[in-house]
Amino acid sequence: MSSSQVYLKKARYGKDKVKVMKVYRDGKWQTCVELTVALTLEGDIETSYTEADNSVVVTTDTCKNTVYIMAKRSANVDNIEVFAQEITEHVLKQYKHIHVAHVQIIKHKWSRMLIDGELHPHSFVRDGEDVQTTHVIHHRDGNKITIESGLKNLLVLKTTGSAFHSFYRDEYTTLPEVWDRIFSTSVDATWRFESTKPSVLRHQVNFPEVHASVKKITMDTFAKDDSASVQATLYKMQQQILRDNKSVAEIDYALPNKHYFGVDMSKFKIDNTDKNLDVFQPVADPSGLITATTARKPAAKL
Ligand SMILES: O=c1[nH]c(=O)c2[nH]c(=O)[nH]c2[nH]1
Repeated sequence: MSSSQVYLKKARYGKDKVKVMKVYRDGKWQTCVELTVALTLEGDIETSYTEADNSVVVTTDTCKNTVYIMAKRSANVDNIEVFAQEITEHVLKQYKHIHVAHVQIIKHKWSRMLIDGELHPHSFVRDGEDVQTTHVIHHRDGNKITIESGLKNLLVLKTTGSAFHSFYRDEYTTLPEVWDRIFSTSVDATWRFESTKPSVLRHQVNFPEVHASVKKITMDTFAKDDSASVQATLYKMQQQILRDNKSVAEIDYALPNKHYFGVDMSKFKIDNTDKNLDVFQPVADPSGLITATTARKPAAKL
C-alpha cells in the first residue's frame, strides 16, 4: 500500500495518571482529596504526527503542570466534574489551536477516621476500593460539554435474598435452579448528564449529590430486592436512579456475577446442600457479566 492511501484519521494526546493530592484547611479541620487525572487534547495537531512539526505540541509535561496549577487555584478539586471543567475551560482559552479538551478523573477514597467515637480533624482511612470517576469532553465548537461520570469497584455481597430459576434449558444446560444463593458483584456504573450547555452543567447540577444517590440506590436496591436474577436487580437500580436524578440522561451498569458455589461434600458423607449449604467456594473466574443501559424515552411530541 502506498503512503498516499493512508491518512491520519484521529489524534489525541496528553498526560495520563497525573496523581494529585489537595489539602483544604479550615482551622483545625482539614480535608484531603486524592485524584488520578488524565488531560488529553485534540485540535490542529496533525502536523506533529505527519511532518514531525513540534511547534503545535503543547507538551504532555505542560498538561501535567496544568493539572497541578489548576489544583492549586481551585476551590472545587473535591467536585470532580466541576474541577474537570475548570481545566478544560483553561485549556481552550490558553491554546487556540486545541479544539477539544478531555479530562478524566478518578477520585480515590479517603474517609475521615472515627477515633474514640469522634470524627478526627486530620486523619483519614481508605475504607473501600470503590472510586468515583468522570470524563469531561469540552468542544470549542458550540462550547459543548459532555460529561460521563461513574462509580467503579463497589464490591457487594448478600448471603440470601437471591434466586435464579426458570431459565432457558437445552442439551447444553447443566446449571441447577436455585431459590437461595449468594449474590456478589463489583458494581461498575456509568451515567451521562442531560444538558450540553456548560452553564447548566457547571452550575445547576449537584454532581456529588448524584454520585451519592447512585451509590445509595445501588446498595439499597441490592440489599432489599428479592433478586430473581442479576439482570432484574440491575434494571431496578437503573430505573430508581433515573427517577431520582432528573439531570441524568442514561446510565450503564456492568455487573460481574461473582460466583460462590456450594462445595460438594458427598464423598465425605457430609450434607452441604439445600438447607445445610453453608460452605461455599468463591470462584474468581469465569464470572457472569451482566450489562445494560437504561435511558429516558424522548418526550412525546404533541
Ligand atoms: O442472575 C443470573 N443471570 C444469569 O444470566 C445467569 N447465568 C448463570 O449461569 N447464572 C446466572 N445468574
